[in-house]
Amino acid sequence: MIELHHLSKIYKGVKALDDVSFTVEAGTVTGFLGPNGAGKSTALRILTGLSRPTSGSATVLGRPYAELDRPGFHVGTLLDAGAQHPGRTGREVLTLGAMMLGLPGSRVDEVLDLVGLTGKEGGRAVGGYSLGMKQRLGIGHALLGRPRAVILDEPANGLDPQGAHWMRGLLRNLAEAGCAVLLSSHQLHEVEQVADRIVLIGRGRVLAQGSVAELSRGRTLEQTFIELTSHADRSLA
Ligand SMILES: Nc1ncnc2c1ncn2[C@@H]1O[C@H](COP(=O)(O)OP(=O)(O)OP(=O)(O)O)[C@@H](O)[C@H]1O
Repeated sequence: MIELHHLSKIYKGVKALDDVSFTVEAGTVTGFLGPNGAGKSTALRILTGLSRPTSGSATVLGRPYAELDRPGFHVGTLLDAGAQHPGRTGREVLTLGAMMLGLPGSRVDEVLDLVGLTGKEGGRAVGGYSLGMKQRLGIGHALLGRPRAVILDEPANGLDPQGAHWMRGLLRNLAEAGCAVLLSSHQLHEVEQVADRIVLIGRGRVLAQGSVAELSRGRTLEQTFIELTSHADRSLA
């Protein structure tokens, strides 16, 4: 389970998060949506121990990230698919990750297979990868330790239609295996198809949360998104 409890973050006068609370239950995919600057990355950075909250708490499987024993076995994260060393091959990136976790080399082959990077692609330098291939590698890296919680920032960005279809299947499989999946994205159509629940934030506040059906009420998620976020902008202007 992933839990944000009255989470606030203030950067030198900028209130990036304002009393944000929501839960991602085991066995579900939660889509985390909001306009540019809404506070999504700030929340994910706090959840993954890269930033400290001003107040409130963010926990994964009941603990702040920094207090997890060998976090790679509990939570898989993909915050920036472009962050890998360009001179390493995909296989080397995963091998290093596996070594850090004390996993055998066979897990690298399993993960390359899982994310659809064939032997030839796994042997190429990451600097020559397309964005979609970097996303696949980043997801593979996140899943090396078979974590029970997964936090992904825009994982479908750069994926072609076949890749996006594959991604939806992967996320559903993770949820069905009991994983808590938090998925931040601007791709509303993708989220609509894969998420069980949606959390919509704007200007650092939760504007709405619930199942896709509860939020949409017969409209598209995009219509709901635009209505709720523009309403919040008007009332805060
Ligand atoms: N390190 C920082 N210092 C100061 N302000 C920051 C910092 N990081 C983020 N902010 C501000 O916090 C607010 C939320 O930013 P954040 O990056 O979390 O939004 P986001 O929802 O992830 O946006 P996007 O969809 O564009 O990635 C913005 O006003 C941003 O300018």
